[in-house]
Amino acid sequence: MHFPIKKFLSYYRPYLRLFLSVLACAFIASAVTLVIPLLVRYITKDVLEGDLSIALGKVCWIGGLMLILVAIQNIGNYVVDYKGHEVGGRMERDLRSELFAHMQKLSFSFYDKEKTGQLMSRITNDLLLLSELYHHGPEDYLKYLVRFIGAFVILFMINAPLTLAVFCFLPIIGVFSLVLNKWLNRAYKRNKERIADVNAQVEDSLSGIRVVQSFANEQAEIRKFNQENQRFFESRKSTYKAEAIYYDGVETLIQLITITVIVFGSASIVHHKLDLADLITFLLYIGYMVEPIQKLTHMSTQLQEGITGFQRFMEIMNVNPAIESKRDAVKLDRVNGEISFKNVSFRYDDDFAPVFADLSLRVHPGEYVALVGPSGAGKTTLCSLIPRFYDVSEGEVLVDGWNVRDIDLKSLRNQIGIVQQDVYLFSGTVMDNIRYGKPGASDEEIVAAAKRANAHDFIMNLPNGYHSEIGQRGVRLSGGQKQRLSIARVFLKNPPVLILDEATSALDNESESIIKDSLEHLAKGRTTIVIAHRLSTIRKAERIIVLTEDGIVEEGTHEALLARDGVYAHLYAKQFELQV
Ligand SMILES: Nc1ncnc2c1ncn2[C@@H]1O[C@H](COP(=O)(O)OP(=O)(O)OP(=O)(O)O)[C@@H](O)[C@H]1O
Repeated sequence: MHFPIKKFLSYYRPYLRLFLSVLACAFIASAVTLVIPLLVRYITKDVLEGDLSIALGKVCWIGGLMLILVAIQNIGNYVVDYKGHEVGGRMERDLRSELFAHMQKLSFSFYDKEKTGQLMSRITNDLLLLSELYHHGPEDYLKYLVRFIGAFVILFMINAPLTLAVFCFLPIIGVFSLVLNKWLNRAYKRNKERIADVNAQVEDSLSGIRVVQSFANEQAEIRKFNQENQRFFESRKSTYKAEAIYYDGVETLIQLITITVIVFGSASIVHHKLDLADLITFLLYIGYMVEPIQKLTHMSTQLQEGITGFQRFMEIMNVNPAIESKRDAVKLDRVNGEISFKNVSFRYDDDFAPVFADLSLRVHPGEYVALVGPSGAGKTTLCSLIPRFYDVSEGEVLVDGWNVRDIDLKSLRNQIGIVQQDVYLFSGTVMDNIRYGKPGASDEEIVAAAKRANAHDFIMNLPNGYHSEIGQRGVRLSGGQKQRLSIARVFLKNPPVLILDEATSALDNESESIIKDSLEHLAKGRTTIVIAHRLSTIRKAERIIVLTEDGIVEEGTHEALLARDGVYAHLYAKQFELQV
């Protein structure tokens, strides 16, 4: 994949000054490091071999100078280690926020295709490596380049032939590192895949823990987990092998260079071409030349991981939300609640067959309409076109005469309240969850909404009343209680249009009657579309619309449809038989 370098660099912009200061510190610290062996050389060569009566004084001066240099070097390194990481961390935070904000805007059609676990890993793991790339990359390259060039020039000036002899070893270290890095790269990638498998296994097993325990399948789950865990360990084991060969191999090569310098250097001393001080200086500088080669090749692995992370980040950032407000979209205050479908056709994807074609329907403001039909006929789909969770393939959906495509998305969705069978509650308190319907609502408004939803009494019986934690996804509440909280949420939102999607079908008779009562209360004065399977619950609807795979086939009141003896009467008779 092409690497979007301009976009990549743009994240430095807010922190450019801090980043350049860190780079300057990295440069100064590396340059200072180069000076210290030169001072050692000066002591051994000029001071100790000169007039010894003044040597002690000079050594003290040089010792003092060394202390200052070491202080500068370490302060510089401290800034690089601390502030450098901070710059990387800030950029990582920015990217993470941007990605999360972008994901919030992506449409239902995107989430229909993606796996949540994988998206989570893009937002967490993938970006962790990016912060390293952002600050380690430039700082380390600068640091090692300064050291390498500095050491090479100094050594060359001291003794060119010996420097070139050392230089001959460098390509060997380079090639060795490159080959081993490829191996390591593959090993690291495999580790990631294996740990992702372990994660997937943990997620699957723990989110389904209630099913696992109800089938008493704990041992089978442990076995599956141990298999993945063992595969991860095997992969780690081969990484340890590659790392040991790599680090010890490079160490061996460095020792070979040191031995070469000692042997050739000593021979040069015998032939009066080098003195002892130069040999010591050489030995001190060897690491400066070799370390950059070793580090830079090894770093390339880390950088590669960061680059892959950025590419994966951009893959999501490049997905445009399928549904967005137009630039000149109208903002509606409060609609009357007239809803029209005009010759609407819809398919989820080009690969799928249309759910319905050329469908027209008009719901009057304040009308109570029930949508019935066989499973899979498209009742939920039809309702999801009103808040524009999906766009129609052909035709138009109108709210108060406005095409939903022309309405500002937030103002459109503010007009519509949805109560679903599968209630989603967030972890937090009862209060937080009801307030979700109207952020900023006062506590009194929340209590009033809960009362209207028949939820107040059960809430007051919870250990901390409205401040009780409900657990992840509301696990500490019963189905009926969750449903009532979701109704309270919609009471608080107070929208003019209501969609009730099989809101009572999973409840027992008592909960059902409480919730039916709350819903009837909620529906008053609002345009309401109820999707219902249990036909007994919608007998009182002003109009019943029967949707089958052939589109809308019948509509009318319960009595009129029974008298017609068509699809509705057939469905009704079937349910009645089942109940008897
Ligand atoms: N996100 C989706 N992506 C692709 N196809 C979908 C999606 N959601 C639903 N469908 C398909 O669209 C058709 C209509 O589904 P829909 O859920 O609207 O039916 P329904 O009448 O509400 O059914 P039920 O009464 O069983 O809930 C079905 O064939 C279903 O498989």
